[in-house]
Amino acid sequence: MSDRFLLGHGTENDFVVLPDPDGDRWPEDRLDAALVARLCERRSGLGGDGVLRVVRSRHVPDTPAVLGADLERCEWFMDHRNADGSYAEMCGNGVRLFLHVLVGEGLLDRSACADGVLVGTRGGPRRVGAGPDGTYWVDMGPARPFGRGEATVAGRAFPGQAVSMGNPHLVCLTDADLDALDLTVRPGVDPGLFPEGVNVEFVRVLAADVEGADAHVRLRVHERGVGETRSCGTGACATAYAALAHARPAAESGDDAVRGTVVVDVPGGRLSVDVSAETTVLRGPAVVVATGELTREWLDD
Ligand SMILES: N[C@@H](CCC[C@H](N)C(=O)O)C(=O)O
Repeated sequence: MSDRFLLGHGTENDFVVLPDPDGDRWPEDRLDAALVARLCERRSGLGGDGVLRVVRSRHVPDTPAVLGADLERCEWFMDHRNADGSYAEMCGNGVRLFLHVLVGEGLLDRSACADGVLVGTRGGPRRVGAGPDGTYWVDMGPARPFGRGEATVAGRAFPGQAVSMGNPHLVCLTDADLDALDLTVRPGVDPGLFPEGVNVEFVRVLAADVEGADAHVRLRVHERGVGETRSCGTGACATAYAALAHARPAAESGDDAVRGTVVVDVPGGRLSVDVSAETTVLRGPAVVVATGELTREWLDD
């Protein structure tokens, strides 16, 4: 049995991708947290911010609970793990790469992608499609604010907006020099607000100087279960919502005024996010870098 893998990224948020259409190559008792962490090791493994298993939804034991009635509509399931082996509900960069791999591996016809296909995730179904310019888009559903919190970095407090994109984020808008922040250490947060942990974004609002955008921001992110990464798609969506909400305080009264297009620069490139009251659409690239096969020597070690 071949233990084939692909390596790829979306704005340099990089993943080990394991094709497992019928769920028999990487069942959960084989792809356990320890093996995920080994695969993601940058020196002794393949290296990555996480693992994406490409599997049909019906072969994953927990999809009936996660997808409910949508199980029938989602042929494919993005089984995402963070680099430490933990599960996450959603991954905005990963799900674009997931679609790119489905097409590249001949598991899905490219013609199906124009209107988007529903992909199952632990956060529920998401519609993902290919744009005419080679980028991919994903309809992430509405951003859901759930309070205000604070992140601490080297003793300095950064107030922020808690936002759920299926997974939890704390978005800290700041005038601080982002390059000076030490994100090698996990920022301190209130565990009461984030019992499952949180992804923390530090965001500088730039001049709205990109054509067609309502706002232009730059972000660095410390991801739950990973550490600092070069990009986070769900983080970009949470950030876009928080930046627009901050610019339009009237939206906090509960009307639908949080809407607009935000260009989000991350260390690994550029993402674009359309926010409306109904949903959030993320756009960005996806790249397959290499394919290969795991050796018996490494697997048996
Ligand atoms: N990088 C991802 C998010 C991956 C999951 C996250 N670390 C979590 O635990 O919630 C993205 O592009 O959205």
